[in-house]
Formats: sequence, C-alpha cells, structure tokens
Amino acid sequence: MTATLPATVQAPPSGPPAVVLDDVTRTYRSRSGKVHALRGVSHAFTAGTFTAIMGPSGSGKSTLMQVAAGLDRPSRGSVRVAGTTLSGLSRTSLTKLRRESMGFVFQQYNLLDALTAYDNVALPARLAGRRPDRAAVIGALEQVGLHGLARRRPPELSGGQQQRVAIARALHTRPAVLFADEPTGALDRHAGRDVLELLRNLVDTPATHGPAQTVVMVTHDPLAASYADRVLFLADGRIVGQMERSDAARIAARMTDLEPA
Ligand SMILES: Nc1ncnc2c1ncn2[C@@H]1O[C@H](COP(=O)(O)OP(=O)(O)OP(=O)(O)O)[C@@H](O)[C@H]1O
Repeated sequence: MTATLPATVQAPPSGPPAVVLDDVTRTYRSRSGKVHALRGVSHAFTAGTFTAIMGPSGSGKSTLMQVAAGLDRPSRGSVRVAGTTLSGLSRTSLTKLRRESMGFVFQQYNLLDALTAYDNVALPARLAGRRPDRAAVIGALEQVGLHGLARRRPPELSGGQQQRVAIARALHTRPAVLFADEPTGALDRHAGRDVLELLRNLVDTPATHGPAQTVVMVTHDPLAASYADRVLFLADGRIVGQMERSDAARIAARMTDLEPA
C-alpha cells in the first residue's frame, strides 16, 4: 500500500517511501536536564534506495535509526514503515512488523560461534517458533555470496565473511528495509568494500520476490557513504543537508564543515 505523504515531508523524486519520519522529536531526560537528540526530523526514505546517515558524534544518528526501526519511540511526531504507522501498535504487533519488514546489521556481527553459517541465518526463525524455510536460508546465503560456506562456523570465516552471514540473517525474511549501523566499522578496507558493494548490489538488483531492497546505514566513513544514493547530514538533532550520489572527498568536506571547531 502506498500511503500519502504528510505535508511536512519533501517527497523524493521517485518511488514510494519505505520509511517516513514526520516531524520526529526525541527528547531524553537525564540528571543534567533534557537532551534534544532529534528536533523535528522529517524525511521519506524512498523504497529501493540506499541512504547513508552521517553527522558529528552526538548529532542523533543512532537515535534516528532506533526511532525509524521502532526500537525507540519518538517524543513527538510519527514514523511509518512499509505503510504502517508505528505509534499505537501494541508491543506484539511492533515486534511482528520488525521481524517481517526490517532487517538489522551492526558493527558487531552477533553470530553464535557454535552454529554453522546456515544455522545462524536460520536462528531468528527458530527463535520465533517457526520452521526455517530452507530455500530462503540458502537463497540469503547465495545473495551474499556464501552458499559454498554454509557449513562453516564463524571462527572458520573471515571478518568480512562473518558480516556477510549477519547480512544474510537480516535478509532471509526479505525485509522491506535493512538498517545497518556502522556495518563496516570492524572490517579492514578490503572486506569493508566487499560489504558495501554487497549492500549496493542488494539495492540495484531487482528483487524476484517482494519489494525492492531499501537500505538505511549510519556511518562515520565518507567512503562508505559514497556507496549510497543519498547522504543525510545530521547536526544537533536536525537534518542540515543532503547530497545525492557523491564521492568520498566531497562527503568528507561536508562533514568537516559540520564538525565543531
Ligand atoms: N538514553 C539516553 N539518555 C539520555 N541521552 C541520550 C540517550 N541516548 C542518546 N542520548 C543523547 O542524545 C544525543 C544523540 O545521541 P546519538 O547516540 O543518537 O548520537 P550519534 O550521532 O549516534 O552519536 P555517535 O556518533 O557518537 O554514536 C547525544 O547527546 C546523546 O548523549
């Protein structure tokens, strides 16, 4: 279902939105007072596109991702994922939506060393009390180029291969949106590039089933951000700029402008 965009959100030039943030504010209360992590953020993440989120430390990147993924609730404003507004959903419905429509990849791979790559990918289905769909698990491992290594355990894989298993685990439910938080942060340059090329290919390769893959990635690395279709720059809880398909040098220059002197 394609929902109508709220008036405050600028529609991107093409395609329906996979995730919409409308005037999202997130304020934390700490002992030293209120912290305004997000201040009225509105953005539509177009389905089938790759967006990088950058900004200085403390600018609100992780909060934006947590709120967009329903892991945290906004203090004000609304979030919609795959056509469903998150506010008002029960905890169970939110968990179901997250399980079916969202995939997560972090800097740490969070794999179980005792399980094979295949069983790591199948684990979320098992934990949810479902029988894993063998074809979907193998399909996800094929998508990340690891079909031949399905029986290896994480200690028998390189860091880059382990991250690809983690991506396969995130992809195996064919989520509408893949959220990645510093997915290359623990990898060397070469392995990091492979993971970024993989994320790029997921977006570029037409899906045989389900919606086009949408990727939203938080990163500190301008080179990583250069793989995205669009870079959003955050500062002090606000979106302060965007760049379309840009190179690492230009992205780095914009970041330098945003860093506090
Ligand atoms: N649970 C919390 N309680 C209080 N303040 C918080 C909480 N989570 C985040 N903050 C504050 O909100 C602001 C934004 O934090 P956030 O983690 O989103 O920034 P970030 O851009 O991801 O930073 P980094 O690049 O350092 O990871 C910061 O000032 C942070 O200290």
